[in-house]
Amino acid sequence: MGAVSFSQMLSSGPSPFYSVQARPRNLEVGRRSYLFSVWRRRYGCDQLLMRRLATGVSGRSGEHGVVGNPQSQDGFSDGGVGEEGEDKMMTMMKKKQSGGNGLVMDPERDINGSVVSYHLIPPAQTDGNLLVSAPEDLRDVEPEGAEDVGSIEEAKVRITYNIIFVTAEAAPYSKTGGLGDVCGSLPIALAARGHRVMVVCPRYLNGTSADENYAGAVDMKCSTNIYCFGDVQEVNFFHEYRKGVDWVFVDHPSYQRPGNPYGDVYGAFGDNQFRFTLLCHAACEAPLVLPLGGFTYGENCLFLVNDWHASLVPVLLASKYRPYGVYKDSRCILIIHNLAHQGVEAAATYKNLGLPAQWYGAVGWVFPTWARTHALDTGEAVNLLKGSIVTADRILTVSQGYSWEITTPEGGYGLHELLSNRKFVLNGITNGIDVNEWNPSIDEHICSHYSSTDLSGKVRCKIALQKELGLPIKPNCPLIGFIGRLDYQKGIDLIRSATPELMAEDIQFVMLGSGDHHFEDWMRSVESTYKEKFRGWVGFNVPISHRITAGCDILLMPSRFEPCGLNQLYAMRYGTVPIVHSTGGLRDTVQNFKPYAQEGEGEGTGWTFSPMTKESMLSAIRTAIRTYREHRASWEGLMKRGMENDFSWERAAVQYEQVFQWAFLDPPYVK
Ligand SMILES: Nc1ncnc2c1ncn2[C@@H]1O[C@H](COP(=O)(O)OP(=O)(O)O[C@H]2O[C@H](CO)[C@@H](O)[C@H](O)[C@H]2O)[C@@H](O)[C@H]1O
Repeated sequence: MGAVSFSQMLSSGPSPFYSVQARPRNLEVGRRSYLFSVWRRRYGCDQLLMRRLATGVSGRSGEHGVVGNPQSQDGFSDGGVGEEGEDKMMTMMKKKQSGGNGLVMDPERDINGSVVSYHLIPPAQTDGNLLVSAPEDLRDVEPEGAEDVGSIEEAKVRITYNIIFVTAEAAPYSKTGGLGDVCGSLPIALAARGHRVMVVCPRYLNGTSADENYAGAVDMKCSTNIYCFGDVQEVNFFHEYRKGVDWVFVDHPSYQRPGNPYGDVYGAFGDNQFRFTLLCHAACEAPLVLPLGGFTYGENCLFLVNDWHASLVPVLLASKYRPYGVYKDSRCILIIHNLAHQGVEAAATYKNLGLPAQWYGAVGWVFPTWARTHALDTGEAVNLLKGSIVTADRILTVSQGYSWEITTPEGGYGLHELLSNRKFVLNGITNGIDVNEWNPSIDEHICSHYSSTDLSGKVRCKIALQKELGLPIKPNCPLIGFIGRLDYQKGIDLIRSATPELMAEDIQFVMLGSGDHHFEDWMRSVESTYKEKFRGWVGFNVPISHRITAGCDILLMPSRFEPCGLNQLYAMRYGTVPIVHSTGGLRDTVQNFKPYAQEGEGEGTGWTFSPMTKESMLSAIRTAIRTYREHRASWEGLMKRGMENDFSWERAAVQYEQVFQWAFLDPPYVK
């Protein structure tokens, strides 16, 4: 099935105006057919009907639903339903629902008069958090498909959203760092809380076993034409429904090549602007054209766009869709995981982005004089992240500390003034972690399991790691680890400058990372110099990252800046004490050790050092080593406090919901 894309309509249709009327009719039929099937199959069976209502299924996607898992995998194949059928259905539903508690169904019609949704009108009062109590007769209904519905009495009706994540990577399908982790976990946490969630990312095929990650995704046979870079590009969509989330993969030849999502051994791909422009266009079409589980997400949705790769989305919404009446009630939140990467290219590439000419100002960017390369360089460029900062409804970063840092000249990478101007809609929410994947009591990658109440398995993990790395087996020697991209952000240069002093200590040190070739070569050379003490593992290897996290005593993170940081969270969960530079999310999540607090019991979960100098880092490491050797009880306290922290996505998801509500309280920022 070749769906009609919005771009296609604009380019082929005689009218420059786009309205709901112009939407592909087959989608409306799909919705109606779906609604009618629900009624026909389930009406008369109170439990099932109520369950359907409680799961928030409505014909018009994008409306606020009620808590539960709204995704249906039922394959409804009936034909369409006429107006008469709809009205009958509504009357009967009203009859069923309206007694006593005042719950009624309110139909919403599109401009053709077709019923596109039924609103529940709850009788209850809303409180400040926009939560309403479930009507009595919904309370004993278990939401269909919900993984954890809690006790019957606790069931709540909560406002839910149709959420579209747009991202360059999402684990386990694709991951080069923390962005993949977050976009692989947060959608699942939000879906578990009743939201309808779609993640749109590229379908990367690089000819390795990683291609198997997409084995469960089926071709939706729903190609869409995208107009950009002076041509028409056909993209396809693949889909997998997993853990309550619609994982949608954009398929295009430019995502099929050796290497990682951004580059290969020769460096970053030269056409990344093209590849992620395609992603953004495709992501804007996906909610309109993909009948997932029988019906589309629709246009009243909430886009969560991650980093520069997805930053064109709010600009497209404002410039290409809203002027024609589409996505008028949608909202878009930009999530900044790393401000250092902004998607900057020459100004001449603007014409390739598929934006109207008069919107240049949204993404146009001028480098300050000092950053220009020669006297004739005007400094003009297009900056996709900047485009998102000035058009998104709200902006989020992945920790509170970082949300402040990016408004300063030191942390703003040239965008601090723009970000300061929007600080009223700028918030920080600390990332969570996947507490099932990262759980030392069940982790499939480690040889011995342990927990905060029984730490005995940790030393076995340490011995196993020493064996695996070919280091001398020394259970009492402090083993320090580093995991991460080898680049300037992560402070590798600080480790490099401190290596001679570090190697003079009675310690072992293991580094896992890939990135800058100079640092990779440096790791290899240190390993050959300090064979008894140092191991450098060049590459990207998830199982070994688990074993290092479990087997080490200390994790070192001297990041120059760190929007949140996940490895220190994983480390704490594994009883591995973090030593971090006091910046961004590292400062927010690691509490500096105070040995005499709590009447001598001690307080804190690690060490935070500042300023970012070799001396200050070495001093923190030496203090940690002394504590490890000479104060075992204090060390155990540090481990246990870290392990008992709540880093779950559940906690973060609740905070995200608050920001979603704020986004919908305000009108769209760019109408
Ligand atoms: N060689 C290797 N082998 C195996 N696994 C490896 C690896 N190198 C890195 N990883 C893994 O990649 C992830 C890195 O996450 P981080 O949050 O620490 O940094 P990153 O800078 O990529 O993320 C950005 O986005 C995240 C998410 O918001 C922010 O936390 C962070 O501050 C920001 O810089 C971790 O899961 C880590 O284990």
